[in-house]
Amino acid sequence: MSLFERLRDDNLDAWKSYTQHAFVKGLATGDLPEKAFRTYLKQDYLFLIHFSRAYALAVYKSPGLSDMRQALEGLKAIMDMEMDLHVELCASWGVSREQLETTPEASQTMAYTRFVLETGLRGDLLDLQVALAPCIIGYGEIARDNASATPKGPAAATYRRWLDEYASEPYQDVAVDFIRWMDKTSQIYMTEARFSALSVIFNQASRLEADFWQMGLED
Ligand SMILES: Cc1ncc(C[n+]2csc(CCO)c2C)c(N)n1
Repeated sequence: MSLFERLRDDNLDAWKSYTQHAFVKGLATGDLPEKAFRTYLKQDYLFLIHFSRAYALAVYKSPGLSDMRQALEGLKAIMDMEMDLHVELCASWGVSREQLETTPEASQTMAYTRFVLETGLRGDLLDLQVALAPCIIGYGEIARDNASATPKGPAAATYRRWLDEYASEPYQDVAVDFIRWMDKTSQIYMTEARFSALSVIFNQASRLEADFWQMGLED
C-alpha cells in the first residue's frame, strides 16, 4: 500500500469533502454557475504562483539530485503548462494576464498556499510532499471519476476543457509519479511514529482544498 493510500484511508471524510464537493458535482453536470468557476479560476492562478514557490522549496529540501530533478519538473509543469490553461480560459472571457495577476487574493487562497509553504519550511521533503499530495493526486482522481460526464449548459465547453486537462494521460502520469516519489522519500524519512503527524498535514490540506471550492460557490 502506498503512503498516499494510507493517508487517504485515514482521512476519508476530509478526502471526500474535497473530491466530491458540490463544486465538482456541479462542474460535471454543468449546473455550476459560470460565475463560481470564474472566481475559482482567477484565484487558482494566484494559488499556482505560490504553489510554484512551494515546488521551488521542494528543490531546496530535496535529499538527492534525482529528487531535485523531480521537483524541478513539477515546477516547470505548473509554470509552463498548468498556468497556461488558466490564461487561455480567462482570455476567452476578456480577462488578461495582467488583470489575473492583480486580482486581490482571497483569504482561502492565502490560507492554503501559506499552509503548504509553512509546512515545507518547518519540515523535511516528506512533510512538504504530504501537504502537496491532496492537490496533485486529488485533481487526477476528480477528473478520472468524472471523465465520462457530459456537462450541459452555457459553460459546458469550459468545464469539459477543465476535466480533459486533468483526465489526460500526461496529467494522470504526473499524479502516479508523485505517489511513487512520495514513497521513495518515505523510505528515507518515514517512521511509524511519524504517521499520525503526516496524517494531520494531509487532513488539513484536504480541508483547505474543500474550502477553496466553497470560496468559488460563495462569491
Ligand atoms: C486549489 C488547487 N488544487 C489543486 C490544483 C491542481 N494542481 C496544482 S499544481 C498541480 C501540479 C501540476 O503539475 C496541480 C494538478 C489546482 N490547480 N488548484
